[in-house]
Amino acid sequence: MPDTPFAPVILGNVPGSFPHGVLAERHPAIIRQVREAFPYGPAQRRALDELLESCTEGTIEPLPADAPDRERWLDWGADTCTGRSWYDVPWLWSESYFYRRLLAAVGYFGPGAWQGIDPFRPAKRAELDAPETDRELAALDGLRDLPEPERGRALLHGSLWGNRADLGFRLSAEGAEERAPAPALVADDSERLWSLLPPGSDATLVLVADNAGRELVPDLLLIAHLLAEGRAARAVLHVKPYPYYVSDATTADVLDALDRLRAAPGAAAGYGRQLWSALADGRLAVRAHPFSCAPLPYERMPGDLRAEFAAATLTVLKGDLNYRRLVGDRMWPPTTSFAAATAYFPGPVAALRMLKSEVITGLSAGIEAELVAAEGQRWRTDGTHALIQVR
Ligand SMILES: O=P(O)(O)OC[C@@]1(O)O[C@H](CO)[C@@H](O)[C@@H]1O
Repeated sequence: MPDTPFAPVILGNVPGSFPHGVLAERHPAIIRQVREAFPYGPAQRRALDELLESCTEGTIEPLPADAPDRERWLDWGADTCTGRSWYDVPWLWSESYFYRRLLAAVGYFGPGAWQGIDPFRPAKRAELDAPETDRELAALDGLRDLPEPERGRALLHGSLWGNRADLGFRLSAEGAEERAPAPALVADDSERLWSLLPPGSDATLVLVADNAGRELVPDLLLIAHLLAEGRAARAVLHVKPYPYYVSDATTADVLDALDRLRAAPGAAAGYGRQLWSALADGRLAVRAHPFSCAPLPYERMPGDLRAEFAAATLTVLKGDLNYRRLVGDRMWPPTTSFAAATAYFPGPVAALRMLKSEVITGLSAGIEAELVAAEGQRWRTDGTHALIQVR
């Protein structure tokens, strides 16, 4: 068998499938949530109603002629998708375009008074301010006296399992977190990850973030740890240029997370101070590249991003959506080689992800059999399993 067998691109047009459910149920629920988030005026509400009708029963319409990113979306395939049902084009494309249109409906791209107002901010803030976040930050005090490798491992796992903090997913997967996973970690290349970032190295770490709040906070803690322990000399944090997939992190969310850390008692505040000075002296940089919201796999990344990933000692991609984009949003046989599926990536790459969609590569036949025996195919999407894969 070749390393990368043929695998079909995932569409949302199979009733009863996970992607179909996202388009038919999750997207309408997100529109309802956004309607409640702010006292939007009649024009915005009308635009939201029109989007609801379009994305459930209509076809994909082009961006207006004066949209500043119209050319970019044409490059990303808008002309081939226009006029087709949202269900019949690649699922990744439909989902991405949905968020672009949702933001336009509420006036996010302006001009006007609502320009730049994140419709998901109330939900993100509520999560960041929740007592669970206090408990997670307080747990940092218990790590203080551990030897560095153990502290590092704990923070890596905090960042990995922090990927639970996906507010869009929670709209359609209530109770997923409570189910007992077997085995919880379906692939674990963490030793290879640590070997790429030895103490005293001159490494450049790129971390491509996923969700804000209770995922971004542990991502920042991991970065602070790697910088403080000399496992990385510099780090670049990639966030989204605009709100996306409900809870994806933007620069504003980084600042909120930083404030939360700095205002916390105990060890958390120390991490906050370290991150603040790393940002101030340039050891930590934040980037919001347009391609971070592209409806395409990373294989199609533009040259400047490719050069940045090529220059990094390690690029860590967080979360389910980044995983889909990394290996390609296809129905791979689960034992497809992760190394082969990511061979195009220009440097060492790690995926830290909870399983929340059907895309998966790099499983051993034994683990796949164990998962299927215990759960049928539910393990792929129910958000109870995680993986650390490195190439
Ligand atoms: O990237 P994340 O936050 O881990 O997950 C994103 C997600 O919730 O959204 C998609 C469905 O809308 C799925 O890929 C996945 O379940």
